[in-house]
Amino acid sequence: MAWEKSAVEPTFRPSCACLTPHPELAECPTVLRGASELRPPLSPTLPPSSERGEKLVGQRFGSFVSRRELGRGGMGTVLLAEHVLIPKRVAVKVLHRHLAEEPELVARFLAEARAMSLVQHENVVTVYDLDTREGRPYFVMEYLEGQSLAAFARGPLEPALVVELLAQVCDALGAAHAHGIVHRDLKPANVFLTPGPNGRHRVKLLDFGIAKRLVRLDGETPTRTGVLMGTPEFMAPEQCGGKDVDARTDLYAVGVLGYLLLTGTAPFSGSNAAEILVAHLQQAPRPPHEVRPGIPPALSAVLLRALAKRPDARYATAAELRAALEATVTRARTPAPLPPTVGFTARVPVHGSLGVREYPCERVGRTGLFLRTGEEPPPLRSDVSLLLRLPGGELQCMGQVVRHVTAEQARAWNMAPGFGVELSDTSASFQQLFARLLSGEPTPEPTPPPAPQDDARAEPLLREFRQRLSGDHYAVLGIPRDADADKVRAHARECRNRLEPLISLPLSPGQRALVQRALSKVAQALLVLGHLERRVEYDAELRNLDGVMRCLAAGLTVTTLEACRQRFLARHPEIGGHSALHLASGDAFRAANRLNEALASYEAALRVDPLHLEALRRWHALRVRLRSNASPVTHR
Ligand SMILES: Nc1ncnc2c1ncn2[C@@H]1O[C@H](COP(=O)(O)OP(=O)(O)OP(=O)(O)O)[C@@H](O)[C@H]1O
Repeated sequence: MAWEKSAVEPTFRPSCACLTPHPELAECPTVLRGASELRPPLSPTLPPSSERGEKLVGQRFGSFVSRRELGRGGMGTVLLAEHVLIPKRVAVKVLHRHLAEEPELVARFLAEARAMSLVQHENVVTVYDLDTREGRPYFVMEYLEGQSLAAFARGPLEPALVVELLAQVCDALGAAHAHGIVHRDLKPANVFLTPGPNGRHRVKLLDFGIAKRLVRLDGETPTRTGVLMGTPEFMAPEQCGGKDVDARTDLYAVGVLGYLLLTGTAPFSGSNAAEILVAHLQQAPRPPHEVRPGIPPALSAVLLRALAKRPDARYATAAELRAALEATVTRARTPAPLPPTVGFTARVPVHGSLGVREYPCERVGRTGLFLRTGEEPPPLRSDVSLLLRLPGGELQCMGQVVRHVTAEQARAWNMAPGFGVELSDTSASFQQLFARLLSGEPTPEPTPPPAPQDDARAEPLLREFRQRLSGDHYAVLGIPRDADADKVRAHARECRNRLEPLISLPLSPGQRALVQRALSKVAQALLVLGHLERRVEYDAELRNLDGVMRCLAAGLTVTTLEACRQRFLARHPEIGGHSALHLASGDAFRAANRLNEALASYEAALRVDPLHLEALRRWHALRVRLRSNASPVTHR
């Protein structure tokens, strides 16, 4: 299969590829800027041989030491690394040395890390940190065990499996699109498969190296104009023609991916990039079910709509495409008559409080539950304890929240909103008990507790951390929001010293998962709050002005603050430039000696633009003045 071609980035001058004479080149739909004159682009290349032998293994990257090389791409080397203190493995991607001298490629590398860290989703690889080592940027991300879809799919796959994988790809893309990010390079090599629940695959989308944010404050496009980026087999017509891309460009690539996985061939191929690009612009794809009989025609129709030449003829959103894909297998699978679904409820303690909520519930597969609610569900990946109220009696068990279905998704998929839980106990005895109680058969003896039981010695500390983990990094470390760096480090150390001894206790699976999660959250909190630049950006997101002032007092330079501010504003194009107005009205109030109103106006300016140095200075000075006015004068 011809899908492993690396991304090409040809630089085009206008020329026509349809071989028909035109009075106006620009009017031809096949116009490809400079397809005939590909000059060597400023593009990722494999490192020169001198660099290939360099020793990155054994080196320190922040709190991690690299253990072995996982692979090399055009932009960087990916290493498996371990935390020096806690048992945590990560992948570190280091930009190739020869590319670290190209500002444009450095910017693209950083943009990749930022795009991935913005899109926090279970189907997108998680980025933990971004830093520089010896002048070379690197980012630290979740280590994935498994293989890429390119390695996994060596021939056509079964339709049900293809739909299951594409549905997760759609979820990942939907999350990216919700942040205004278009991936633009979806292909099997960028879809990683990790082991998921029940022996299924969990998709993790990788490589946002050429992802594009649709809106930027400064109005600049993040990639150079006149440059086509992507992998020819997967590029939508608008991408081939160098026109504007949007979320639907990625949905076209999902269509290509589905086509390839089902039939074993991409819809369009050719002997060079230009031929393939012209085919995307001009040729109709052969319906997949004609290429390979056995593919449901309904599924074939969904892929053909995703592959429509005009974006507005495709599905409008990733959620819509996902729903359409899933409908094709549900229809094919639906047995007649349907077995009646048994209704029951699940009582779940409300996250971060002492209350309990009862949800209508249904079983999904052997070890999953879906709990219906229109209200905010418990956080993704949080451990929940459940009391299932089944027709035959009650069953106490543990689970982890693995999916949220928002009201919008629920409408698109024609289901109820709510959240999915993966049960922790997958043993045969638990399954039997569940089935018996579900069928209304009472238990002969009192419901046995899940084994092994919670360890009572660990509970007080875990209860405390359960509460802390629902808060921000400051809450996790148990420190005030204006804590100084020494306090941050001391509390992180103390948290670790208290949590680590629990590992040697005979904990229940739920407790063990919680200890691991707490240790990893503590490490994350330290990574962010223990570093001035990262902390100030985090404080800006929290609108924690005391934290921002603390960073300035600790030596954060004005230049760095301004760089952080620009990044903050780029992440929040929606907030506009109202800060100047509030600042001016603060000055006016101050001139009129209406100091409390002046303070409120400065605070309003900082709510919009929390890293605005001048607003911070005026707000801080006025607050100090008002506080000293308010404090009683002491006479000796
Ligand atoms: N988080 C991760 N965990 C495990 N392996 C990873 C991870 N990220 C990347 N890899 C593996 O490392 C190798 C190189 O990845 P990389 O993303 O650099 O490759 P690429 O797709 O060729 O990238 P590029 O777009 O930079 O050319 C691949 O084999 C990839 O599967």
